[in-house]
Amino acid sequence: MEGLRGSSTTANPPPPPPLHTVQLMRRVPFNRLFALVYTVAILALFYLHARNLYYSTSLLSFFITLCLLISDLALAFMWTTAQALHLRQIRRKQFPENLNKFIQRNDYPSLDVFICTADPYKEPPISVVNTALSVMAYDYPTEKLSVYVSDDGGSVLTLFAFTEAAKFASHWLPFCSKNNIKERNPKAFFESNYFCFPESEIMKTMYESMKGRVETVVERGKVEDEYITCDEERQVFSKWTDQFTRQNHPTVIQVLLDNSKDKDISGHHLPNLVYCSREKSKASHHHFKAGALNALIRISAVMTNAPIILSLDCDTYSNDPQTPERVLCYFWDPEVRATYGFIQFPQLFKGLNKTDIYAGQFKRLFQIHPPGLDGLRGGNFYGTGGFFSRRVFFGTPSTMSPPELPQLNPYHVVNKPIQSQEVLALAHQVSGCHFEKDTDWGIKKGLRYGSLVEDTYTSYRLHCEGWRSVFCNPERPAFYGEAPISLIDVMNQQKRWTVGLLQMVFSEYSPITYGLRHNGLMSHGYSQIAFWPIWPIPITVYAFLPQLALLNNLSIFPQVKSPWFLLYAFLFLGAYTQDLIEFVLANGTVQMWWNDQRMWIIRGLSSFMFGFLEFILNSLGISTTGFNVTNKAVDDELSKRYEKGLFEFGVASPMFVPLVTAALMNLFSFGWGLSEIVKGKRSMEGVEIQMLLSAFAVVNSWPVYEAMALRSDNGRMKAKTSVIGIGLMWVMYAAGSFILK
Ligand SMILES: O=c1ccn([C@@H]2O[C@H](COP(=O)(O)OP(=O)(O)O[C@H]3O[C@H](CO)[C@@H](O)[C@H](O)[C@H]3O)[C@@H](O)[C@H]2O)c(=O)[nH]1
Ligand SMILES: [Mn+2]
Repeated sequence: MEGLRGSSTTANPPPPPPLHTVQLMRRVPFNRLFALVYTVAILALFYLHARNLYYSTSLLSFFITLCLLISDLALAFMWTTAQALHLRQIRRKQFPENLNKFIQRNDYPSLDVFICTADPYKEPPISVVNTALSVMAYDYPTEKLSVYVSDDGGSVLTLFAFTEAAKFASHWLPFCSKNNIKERNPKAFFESNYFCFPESEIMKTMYESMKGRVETVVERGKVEDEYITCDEERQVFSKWTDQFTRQNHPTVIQVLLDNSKDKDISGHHLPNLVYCSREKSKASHHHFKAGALNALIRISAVMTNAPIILSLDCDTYSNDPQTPERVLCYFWDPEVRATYGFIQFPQLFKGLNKTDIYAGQFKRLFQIHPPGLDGLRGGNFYGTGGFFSRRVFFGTPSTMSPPELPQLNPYHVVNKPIQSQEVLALAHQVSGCHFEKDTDWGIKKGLRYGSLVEDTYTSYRLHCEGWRSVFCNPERPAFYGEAPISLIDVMNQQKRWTVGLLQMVFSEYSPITYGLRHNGLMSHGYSQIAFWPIWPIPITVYAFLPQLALLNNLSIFPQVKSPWFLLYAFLFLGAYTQDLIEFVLANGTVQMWWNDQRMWIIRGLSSFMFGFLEFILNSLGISTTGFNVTNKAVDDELSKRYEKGLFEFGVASPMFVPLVTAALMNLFSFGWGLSEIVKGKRSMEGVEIQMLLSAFAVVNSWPVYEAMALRSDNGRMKAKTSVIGIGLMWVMYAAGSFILK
C-alpha cells in the first residue's frame, strides 16, 4: 500500500506504476460549446412563445401556445439536466496487472457477493445458479470469497437448486481455473466455444443433468424424495411446512459450502455459499429488494464481514473472472478508499435482438450518462454490478452511524466459523422481521427505503452525504444481465421505475430541493433520471395537439418561409443529431438508435403515464404498489418472434391503448392533410411542421399498425385493445373539433 502515492524518501525512485488513471473526454469542449449555442436557441424559442402568448388573438390560440410552452419547458428542463452530464465526462482506466506491485494475493481483502432473487417462476432457479457459479469461480482466493443468495421468494425450489449448485461447483471451479476460462457462467460457456478443452464434454453432461434435476423440481413445484440425497438435506427441506408461505415464514439460513471445510475435486477450498431467506410476516413491511439487501448486509456481517460487497441481481452474471482485481485497483488505493463508496460497472445485456427493438440496453442510462455523473461526483448505482465498501452503509465518510450490535460494525473481525451455533443464532436474529424496528436501517444505514428505485435513490443519497464513486467500464464487460423481451414486461418494469422515481422526486430528498443545496450540478444530473416521469407531458402534447390542429385546419407552428422555422429545425435536428452521435460512439448502430428513440416515445405515452397515475393513486391512498419482479422466464414462441424483431403485444393491456390512439391519430391527420393538399383544397403553407411531425410519428408507429392489421401470430394486438384505442381516437377527434373549430 505504501509507495502508491510515490511518497518514498530515497533519491529519485522510479515512480510507482499506476493502478488507475482518469482523463477528461475529448468531446467535452464540443459539448460545452454546443450547450452554449443550444441554450441561446432555447431562449429564442421561449421568446417566441412569450410573444405569441402576449399577442394571442383568442382564448384558443392562447391555450395552444400555453400547451406548447409547458411542453417545451419540460423538454428544456430535461435538456439542461442532460447538459449537467455533458460538461465533465471522464474516462477511467485500471491496471490490474500492476496490482502485484502493491499487494500479494494472500493479502487481498475478503469479498462478500450478494445475489437477490424473489420468485422461482419469474426468475428460473437454474439461471440464478448460473449467476452464482460465475462469481464463485472468480479468480480470487476462495478463502476470501463468500456468496450469499437472498431468496425473497422463500422457495424450497431455489434452495434445492443451490444444493445442486454446491455439488456442481466442486467440478466447475477447478475446471475453469485449470483451463483459464474467461466465460465462467456454465450456460454461456456451453453456448460458446466449450469444445476446446478435454473435459468439456463431461462437464457439459454434468451440467445438463443438474439443469434437468433443477428444472424438473421447479416444474413439479416440490422436492420429491428421489431428489434428496441425504438426511441433512431432508431436514433442511422439511422447514417448508404447510404454514410456510412466501409472505409468512421464519428465517432460513443454510450454509451450503463452507470455505474452511469444503474442497473441490482437485483439493482446493471452495468459497462460502450461503442461502438466506429472511423472515417474513404479513404484519411488517419488507421494503422489497432494499430490505433484502439490508438483511444480507447484516447476515454477512455476522458471518464473514468482508470489507467489500458486490451486489448482483439474479440475472447478472460475471463475464470476467478478473473483475475483483480491477476493483482492488481502487479499493486498495488508500486515498480512494477513504471517500469512494462504490465502484459501479455498466449494466450490459445478453439476449437482445439485433436492433434492440425495446431499447433494453438503456444506452443513455447505463453507458452514455454515467461518465458525466462520474466527472461530477461519481457514477450512480444501478442495483446490480456494484462493488461497495461495507463502510458506506454506515453513515457519511466522516461520521459513522454506529450499528446496533458490535458484530455488525464494518470493522469487526469475525473470529468464529460461519457454522458455529453462535454465529448462526445471531444471523437469524439480524434477519428477523423486527430487527429494524426503531433503528435507522433504511434511513441512515444501508440501502435507503421509500423508493421503488432503491438503487438510484440510495446512490443519490450517498453522493449527497459526501461519498464518491467510480464508473468502471472496462473493454471486456464485467457482467451481463437480461432485459425483458416482451413489451408488456418492459412496460411494467418502466411503470415501476416511474413510481419509484416519483417517490424520489416528491421525497424530502428531492434532487431539485435537497440535492441542489448539497451539490448543485450533481443533483441536476440526477434529475435527468429522476424526472423521467415528466416526459409524458411533451410527448403527449406533440403526439396529439399538432395533429388535432391539422385536422381542424389550424396552423400552430411557424411556416417554412419564416426565420423561426430555422429555429425549430435547429432545435429538433440539433438534439437528435447529438443524441445519434453519442449513441453511435457508445457502440450503437443507427437502427438501434432509431428503436431507442421510438421506445422513448412509447414509454412516454404509456408506462410513464400509467406510472404517474399509479403514483397519484398511491399518494391518495387508493392503491398500493409493490415491487413487481420483471419476468425472466422466456417461452420459445415469444423468443422466436422477438428474434425476428416483432413487437409483442399479445395481451390486452390498457398500457397499449395510448399507443394505438396516437398511431392512428397521426396516420389520420397525415392522410387527411395530404389528401387536402393533393386535392388542392389547401396548401402546405403553415402546416409544414405539423405534416412533418405526423409523418415522423407514422414512421415510428409502424409496429403498431403491423400488430393491428397485418399480423396473425399470437403477438398481434388484441382486438379489444384496438377497438378501445380507435374509440378513444374518435372521442379525442370529436372533442378536438368541438374546441378547435
Ligand atoms: O422484493 C423483492 C423484489 C425484487 N428483488 C430482486 O431485485 C432484483 C431486480 O428485480 P427486477 O425485477 O429484475 O427489476 P429490474 O427493474 O429489472 O431491475 C432494475 O431496477 C431495480 C429497481 O431500480 C434494481 O433494483 C435492479 O438492480 C435493476 O437492475 C431481482 O434480482 C429480484 O430478485 C428482491 O430481492 N426482492
Ligand atoms: Mn432486472
